[in-house]
Amino acid sequence: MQTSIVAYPHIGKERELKYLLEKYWRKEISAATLEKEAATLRQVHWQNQVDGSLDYLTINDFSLYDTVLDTACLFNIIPTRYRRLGLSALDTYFALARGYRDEKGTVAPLAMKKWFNTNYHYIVPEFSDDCDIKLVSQTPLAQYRETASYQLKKKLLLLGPFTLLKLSAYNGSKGPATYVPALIRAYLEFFRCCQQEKVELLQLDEPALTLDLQQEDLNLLKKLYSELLAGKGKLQILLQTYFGDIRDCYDDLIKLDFDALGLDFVEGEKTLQLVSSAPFPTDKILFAGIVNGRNVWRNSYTASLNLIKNLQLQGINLVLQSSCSLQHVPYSLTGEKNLPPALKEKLAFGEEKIRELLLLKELATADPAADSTAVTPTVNTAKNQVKLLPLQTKATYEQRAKLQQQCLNLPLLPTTTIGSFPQSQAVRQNRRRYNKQLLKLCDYEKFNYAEIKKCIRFQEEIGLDVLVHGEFERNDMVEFFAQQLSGFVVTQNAWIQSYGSRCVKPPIIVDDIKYRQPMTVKWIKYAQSLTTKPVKAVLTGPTTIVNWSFNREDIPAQNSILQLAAALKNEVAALEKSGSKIIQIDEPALREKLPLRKVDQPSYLETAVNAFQFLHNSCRPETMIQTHICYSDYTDIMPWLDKLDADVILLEASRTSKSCLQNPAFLQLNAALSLGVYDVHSECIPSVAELLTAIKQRLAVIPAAALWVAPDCGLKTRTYKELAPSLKNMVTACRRMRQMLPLPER
Ligand code: MET
Ligand SMILES: [Zn+2]
Repeated sequence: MQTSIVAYPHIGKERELKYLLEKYWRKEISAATLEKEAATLRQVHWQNQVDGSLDYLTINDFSLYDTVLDTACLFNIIPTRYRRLGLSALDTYFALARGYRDEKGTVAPLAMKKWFNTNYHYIVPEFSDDCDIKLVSQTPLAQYRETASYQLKKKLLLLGPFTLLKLSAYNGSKGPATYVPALIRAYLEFFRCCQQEKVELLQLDEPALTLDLQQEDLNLLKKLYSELLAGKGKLQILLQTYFGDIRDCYDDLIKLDFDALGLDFVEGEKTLQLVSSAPFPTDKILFAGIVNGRNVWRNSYTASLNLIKNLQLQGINLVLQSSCSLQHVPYSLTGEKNLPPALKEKLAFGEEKIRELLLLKELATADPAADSTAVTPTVNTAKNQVKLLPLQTKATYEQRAKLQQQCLNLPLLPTTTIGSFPQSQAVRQNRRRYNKQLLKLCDYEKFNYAEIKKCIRFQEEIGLDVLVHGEFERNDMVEFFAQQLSGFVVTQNAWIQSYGSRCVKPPIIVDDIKYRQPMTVKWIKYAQSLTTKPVKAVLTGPTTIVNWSFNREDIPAQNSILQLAAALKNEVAALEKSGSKIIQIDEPALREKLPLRKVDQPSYLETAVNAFQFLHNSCRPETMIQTHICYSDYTDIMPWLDKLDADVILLEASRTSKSCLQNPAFLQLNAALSLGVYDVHSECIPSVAELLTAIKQRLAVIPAAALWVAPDCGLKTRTYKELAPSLKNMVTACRRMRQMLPLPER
């Protein structure tokens, strides 16, 4: 029996890669330095795998931005507009990922999407008519060579063709099928190079096989792999799946000529059943994912050992593995100095998970009489209090809209923002100094109050209709709330990559969630005291807080969502009591953890909607409830967005949901709506003309009485210098539009 991981995280234990990339992008280091330092980081990661006594070393899991993009570049899937810039291969790569505006031209980045139901974002490759698919790089093999001195078994990782085709965009006149022959040729060429390089095992990652597959998908899968496997020669191939079971294709796959198959026993509800009902071929190796790669709790050894025994009894040749790449968990518990020891004992981050694999191997191969209880971790013993959420009936949207208009008296096409304002160095330093106890509470707050005042004056000058306080007290929209509710712990260093150089630090849910005291009220109350315009209170919603935290394993995440809704109800009540007339409950992560299989989706969505409605229903009908969702493909959950029954839904519309404008479902939404009029992640300042066009486009699908005008998302990554002209232009465009519209009957 051996051990392996699907992939090792590449951002670095101290986020080394993040800092390197950002230095390169700021032109502070050369390409050569970047490449050299990246190679050093790879060596560190390999050495950690050696030190962890894994039997396999994984190669080419490293990426300077994203491995899906790496695969697209490997096979020359690069749209002409990027080639035309005439940049180096490295800079073309970054132009695809981040866009480019410099002396050689201007080009927007490729789309970015959530990687299955994780909070990692991949770059969406774009196939176009003139795309000439062929193997054009030797990077994976060069990395293979970098491991020459390591003595353990080696596997080289590459994204498989099925998942590549499923996750890409097709912008020309041709669909995926057209590209299959060329793609097969390119992969076969890669196989040939692998053989030349004496690659021991090629791991083809095919997570898309855990999705619901239709007959045409199965046909595509069979076509790809019957041809690829026929041409593999002596190359050994591991087909690796994760994020669920492969119930739709398991029977087909075990008949194919793979040398090994990687299956997920953690999230794959039916994996064990599949393996037992159609016996796993004894001439293949099973890479069994039994250590959870997506959560931070220690493995339950008793259950794992039973599973291992079960598989061994079937005569299966086993490699024990993580259930997916370790990039979804933090590096190591050694970075956590403040966690209570009793909790630390129950946790396992990346390095600890590698040790767990070794331990499981030792226990599974040890004398069966040996006592294994000594290492059985205590399971989480938190209670599981779920408050059932009673749904009171509330006034209808139309009735509420009337009441709200009477109290708010807003103009047609009201303008607003999504909540956060620039998090300048000074704002971040203020928080940091306070956290390090270098600053007294009163001084910390004084700074924030001053910042709020500046922000309110700024918004008044610009002429926005609904103002916000700016969120200066929040380091992060989830951690801020987690720190103040009970049931969470926040970590010091548990970073995971979100996209490119960006990382997030999810809190850990360790117990039942309870409300302690008001979290946002004093800031919002102060902001409102400075202006006669309405200031909306902005909160993070229950589903988003849970989805952007590490969840308990002893209760379903849905129970935590309901607990949070019950807790946040107190905050909403406190806000109403202190005079808030508009409350925005952000749910940007609502779509993220949508189960991958259709059968599992309604139950998840019902909980998310139920939790939101519960908060909503606890408010008076005069209180306007807004919500904000962004950077996810919400067009297919539109009926559920409607069920939120929010008064105003503010959606991002520039990066992931351009198609929104063509979606007739909007006309049926029983809520006022904003489809972000400009991209907040771009440095470009939108002109009045551009913004006017954007507003007109929206008016073509949304009635004027129901349209709000706002940017795509929060403004925390921008500077006031950029914001002033952007928001001013937005208000100007909106005012011009108002003049062109017939007066509403009100
Ligand atoms: C990722 S959604 C962000 C919403 C939050 N209110 C902000 O403005 O930053
Ligand atoms: Zn957002």
